Amino acid sequence: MQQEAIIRALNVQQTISPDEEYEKRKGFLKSYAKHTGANGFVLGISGGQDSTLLGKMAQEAVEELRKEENGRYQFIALRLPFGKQHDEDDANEALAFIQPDRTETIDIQPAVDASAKSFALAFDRELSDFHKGNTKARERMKVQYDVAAAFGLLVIGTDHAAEAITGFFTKHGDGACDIVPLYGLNKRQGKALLRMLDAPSSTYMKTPTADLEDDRPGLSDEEALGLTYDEIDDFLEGKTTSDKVENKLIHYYQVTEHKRRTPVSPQDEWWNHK
Ligand SMILES: Nc1ncnc2c1ncn2[C@@H]1O[C@H](COP(=O)(O)OP(=O)(O)OC[C@H]2O[C@@H]([n+]3cccc(C(=O)O)c3)[C@H](O)[C@@H]2O)[C@@H](O)[C@H]1O
Ligand SMILES: Nc1ncnc2c1ncn2[C@@H]1O[C@H](COP(=O)(O)OP(=O)(O)OP(=O)(O)O)[C@@H](O)[C@H]1O
Ligand SMILES: [Mg+2]
Repeated sequence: MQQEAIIRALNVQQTISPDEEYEKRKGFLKSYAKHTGANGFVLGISGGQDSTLLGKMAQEAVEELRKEENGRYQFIALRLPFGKQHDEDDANEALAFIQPDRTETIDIQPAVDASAKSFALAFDRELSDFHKGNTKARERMKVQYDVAAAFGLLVIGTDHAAEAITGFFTKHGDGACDIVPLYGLNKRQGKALLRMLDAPSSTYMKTPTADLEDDRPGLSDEEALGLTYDEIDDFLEGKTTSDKVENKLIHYYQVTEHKRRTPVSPQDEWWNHK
């Protein structure tokens, strides 16, 4: 029962046609840009699966808009390493596949270090490595909003069902954006879209990582969550999983509800019915 309710709430389809799904979502990007009058999109490209897929979709969307409408649309890809990124080659491979109109790099380390230093000075203790990881995600969000404001763009975000279900994103960090074109897809459906696009296999075979902690570089999402994406995807497709997996996912879903909602107001009741 709870599984069905979660699948419905996250809008997951049991099966998809990769071709149609991709075109539908790209069409949404185009319609929304036209509706808002925005000049296009900005997105951080990490070298991981999700930003490779969304970056490609955004680039194709603006190319089509330029042909159909006028020349003002553009996609700006941002490389946002924290100092030197250990898997920079993957990011370069993603960019070679996407071929963005424009790519710029901003090192987020000075800003993140300055924030951590100010915190330590004020509270006489260090920000934990885990919390500094969330500061990295929020710094990336800030940079994308600076670029969006300067060029009249929309910030696109990579959140999808396999992350939304566990709340595996930083609140107001990578979770903050204007539109979420991949919403409702699970991880293997995202993979299927990249395969359909003939993306280099390394872009979708790469181990998913948030890569936010200094002490555990490249920590895999699956290790951090104690769940595999296959388990998460099976659950989201309505398949039977072990009791342990099901209970864990339902627990994650419930305790992260606040991350999928707008800030809680006195008028909100959803939190009081659990
Ligand atoms: N019940 C509640 N109602 C309203 N607000 C509540 C709350 N409980 C906590 N909060 C607030 O939420 C904050 C905690 O949320 P948050 O700051 O997000 O922090 P949190 O959920 O603890 O950590 C974020 C997780 O997402 C992972 N992540 C982040 C970014 C990218 C990726 C990736 O896959 O690429 C993964 C990261 O590795 C970590 O495991 C609290 O500090 C508090 O301010
Ligand atoms: N080093 C980085 N440079 C630029 N953008 C980044 C970087 N790290 C994270 N991001 C942004 O944060 C988003 C969330 O990261 P997340 O790890 O969920 O996605 P991903 O790296 O694209 O794919 P995967 O989940 O398979 O690793 C990315 O899609 C990207 O837009
Ligand atoms: Mg990643």
